[in-house]
Amino acid sequence: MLNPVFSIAHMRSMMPIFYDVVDQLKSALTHRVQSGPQEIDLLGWMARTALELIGQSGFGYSFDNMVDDVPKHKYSMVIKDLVPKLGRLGFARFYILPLAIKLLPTNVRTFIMNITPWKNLHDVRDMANYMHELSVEIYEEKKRALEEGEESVVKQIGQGKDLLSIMMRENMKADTQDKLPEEEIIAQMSTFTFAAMDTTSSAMSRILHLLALHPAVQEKLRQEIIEARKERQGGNLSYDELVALPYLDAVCRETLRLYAPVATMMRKAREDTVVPLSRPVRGVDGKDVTEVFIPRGSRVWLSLLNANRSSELWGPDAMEWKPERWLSPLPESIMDSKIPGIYSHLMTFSGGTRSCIGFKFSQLEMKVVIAMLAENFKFSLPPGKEIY
Ligand code: HEM
Repeated sequence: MLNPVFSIAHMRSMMPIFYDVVDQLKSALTHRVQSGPQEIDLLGWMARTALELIGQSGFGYSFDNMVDDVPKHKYSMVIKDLVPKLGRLGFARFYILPLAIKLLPTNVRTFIMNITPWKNLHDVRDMANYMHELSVEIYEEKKRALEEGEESVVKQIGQGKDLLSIMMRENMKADTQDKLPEEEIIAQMSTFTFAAMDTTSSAMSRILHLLALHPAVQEKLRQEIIEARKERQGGNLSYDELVALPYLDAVCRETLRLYAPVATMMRKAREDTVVPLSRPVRGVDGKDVTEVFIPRGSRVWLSLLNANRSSELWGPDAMEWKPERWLSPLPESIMDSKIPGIYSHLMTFSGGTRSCIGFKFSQLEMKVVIAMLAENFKFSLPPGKEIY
């Protein structure tokens, strides 16, 4: 039921929301550089933009006025701190918490969590509770508008074109056996925000960093966008015009290849499995190993980053950031490879049934934001500071 939400038709219909948010970003940055070049924390602005974009186009909700120096909404702070706080739970988040969720009823789990004297655990609990409460509030507000009729829905932010409105309308029409329970839709809202925000904002920040390091690429990109806008007499590019810009596409693709925002992923083997190796490795006994036995229940860490950076597949320049590589045919080694990723022979958005369902959304977001920034601003690194 979620997949149609990310169809190209939906992406096209979301363009006005995307452009509204990006205009707000443009005003905020223009205001800050009106008296000359300034050192600006673009990582922070990219995080705010990504949250606002998923807020408005995902739920018809605004988290940030994109004016203040620091975002005021509690959600902005909570979502920023969630990953570091989860990190502090260490291995408990992979082993103890999933086990507790599987084995214990909610009330017992909550009781044990509340009496456990562990501040990090309590912080994560409070954050998760807050995110859930806000999702319920947004959901109830949308439900009320939908019950009142379309007139009420179009008066909301997003004018009823946001993903939540689309999902809720579809859910109302669906047969009983196909309907998603309310609590599942509400739970999906936090998943979406979490999955959409840090990933896309770190990809956009990385692009800006790379453009600052490679001024010639920055200028070439700027010219492509200026030309395209001229042909449009200065008007906003449509979805199809924007995604057809080859250099913008190459810059985004190459960044998502070399700097995949999700570097590793974990999977649990559901049955005993033998995984063949692409080439033999020498074991400690000196013998060649050609396959690895993975017993049922083992947790396996997969490196998406290394798959994207393999010099055997991408050639000897695999570790270099070269947008141009996407403007000519890719090496046969990668074309013939069986990389199972859903996007461009890359593992960036994973593969298979649990791959990223927001990858088209994120590409569009990156293109709308980077096109506006490259057209209107010049980026360089602050003098005397090294940024990695
Ligand atoms: C550059 C940006 C993004 C990257 C690199 C990325 C990457 C990924 C990866 C690797 C997964 C698989 C994770 C796993 O199975 O452990 C995933 C899942 C997911 N992504 Fe993305 N993502 C991005 C943007 C987005 C956006 C913008 C949305 C929503 C609008 C989104 C929604 C999701 C959801 C809902 C899942 C879970 C799918 C499932 O488990 O069935 N992602 N993403």
